[in-house]
Amino acid sequence: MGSTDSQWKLADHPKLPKGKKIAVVVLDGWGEANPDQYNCIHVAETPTMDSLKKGAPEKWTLVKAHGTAVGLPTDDDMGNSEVGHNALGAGRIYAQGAKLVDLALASGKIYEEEGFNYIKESFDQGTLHLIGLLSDGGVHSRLDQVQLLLKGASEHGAKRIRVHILTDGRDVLDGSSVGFVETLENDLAELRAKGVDARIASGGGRMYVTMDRYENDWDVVKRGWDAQVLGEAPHKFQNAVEAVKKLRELPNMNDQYLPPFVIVDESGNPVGPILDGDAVVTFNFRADRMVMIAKALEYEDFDKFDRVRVPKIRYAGMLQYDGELKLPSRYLVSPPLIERTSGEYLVKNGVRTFACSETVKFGHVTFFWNGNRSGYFDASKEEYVEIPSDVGITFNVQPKMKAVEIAEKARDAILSGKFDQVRVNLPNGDMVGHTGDIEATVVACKAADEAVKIILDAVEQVGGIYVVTADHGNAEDMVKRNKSGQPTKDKNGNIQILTSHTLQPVPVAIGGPGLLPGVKFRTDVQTPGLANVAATVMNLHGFVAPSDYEPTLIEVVDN
Ligand SMILES: O=C(O)[C@H](O)COP(=O)(O)O
Ligand SMILES: [Mn+2]
Ligand SMILES: [Mn+2]
Repeated sequence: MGSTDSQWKLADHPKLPKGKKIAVVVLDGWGEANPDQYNCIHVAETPTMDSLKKGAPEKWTLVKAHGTAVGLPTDDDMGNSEVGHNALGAGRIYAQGAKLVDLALASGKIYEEEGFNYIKESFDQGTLHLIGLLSDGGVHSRLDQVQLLLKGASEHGAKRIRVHILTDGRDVLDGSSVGFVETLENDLAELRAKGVDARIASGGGRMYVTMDRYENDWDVVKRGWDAQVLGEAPHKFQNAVEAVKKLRELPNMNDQYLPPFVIVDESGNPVGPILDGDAVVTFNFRADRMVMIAKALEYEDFDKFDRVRVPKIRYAGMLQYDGELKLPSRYLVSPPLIERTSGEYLVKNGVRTFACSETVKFGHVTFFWNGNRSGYFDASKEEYVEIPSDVGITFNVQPKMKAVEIAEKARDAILSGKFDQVRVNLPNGDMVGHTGDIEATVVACKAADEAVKIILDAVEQVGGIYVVTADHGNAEDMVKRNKSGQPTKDKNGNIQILTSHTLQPVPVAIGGPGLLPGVKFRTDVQTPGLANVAATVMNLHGFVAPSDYEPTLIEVVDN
């Protein structure tokens, strides 16, 4: 380390040695909940995770993974991958996008900032287009924020507004899209009564239209582009509520996968294609599923699909989605400034790091882990491997996903001796849990457990240490419940399947032959959460975490 790097130097841990090989395993969507038939982790055969839980009690604990513990506005907010991995990697709790947007809207500051003033220049002559996820899930966006933005934009001069909706059913119940569209239509009607020409212009399901991530499938973004920008889609309706209701009647259809549609006038012309001189705001605050559309909207050189027509627009994101790429260059609210992450510290203190997942979660163990930063801190000490995800399927069809492949890459990295930290995300519980398919989710949990075993076996071979945790709950509870914990039923008497994440805590397990016998979880950490994991991992690498990090979960008791 050169002298310029002295600010990065971590103090030696007084008791824990350096040089141990450490596997950090994040089970995506793996919470702890009461065992019943809707707890897929409980139903699945998970001998490896069971053995960690039933092993030494001082080496298995639960931490908070939702709400204020991960920087979300309230403790009613379920956890999610972005905030979960941010907390795991950064070791501190940052006010996250959801909260920052709330504050900017409540204070009115959003309308004074550069981003809004930029798009405002289009209000006189052009249309304001709002594109994003329409639900109150609070993971990528929130309906009440969109409502405030619509009101605020019209009060600040927008005379013509078009909303391009993406239906959810993933962070919220399937079928709830109809109600959200009705609510939006009421708001737009109120705006029209005040003389603002405001309408829904297009739509589609979030998993099929626009919201792909990590460049898994550009066709998803293209379908959105065609509808939103070109005004072209296979389905045309004069009314968005009718569109969503009718498209939901297609075989095996749900909110997540609605095909793209455009709203047309009496003559069949689209009511809101994006044209030269218009302003566009993508109103999701979360980054991963907005980066691709942001590139399509912003980049002059773009070869991912044929955009056909590239309108000259003023574009802003709700937030900046990638700080490294400065994408988009204009945004309404500044994202949390997450710096001095554990990943950066460890690399700068010589910890050679390997990270791996499959495409759909690759950015989670790299970009989110590193404080929403892409790329390496030091390419000579790091290797990030992405295993291509299956494309064009829902993951209940392939619930094992690439778990074995990820685990084998991790195993090889551990056995190679080239790395000190080997970090993976195993997506199964989460990605399959989001499909709402309980049987498939059980298979998914078993697959993830088998992958953990492969990794722990490698740790055993090299005398290393493991830290197994999760980013938030999902697979451990697949039904909506009433206040007393009983599954709720819809009006037809069917159990309401929960496709979303949960508010449940997640496990943290430590162990392996390299762990000093005296290491155990402390019992004095007040409401431990995911952010406490970073200091823990730093300790296990033989370092003391910086003083502003959330406290470590472990102590070393002399025997
Ligand atoms: O984007 C998604 O798939 C869901 O909205 C949230 O899931 P994640 O936070 O686990 O990615
Ligand atoms: Mn996740
Ligand atoms: Mn998820």
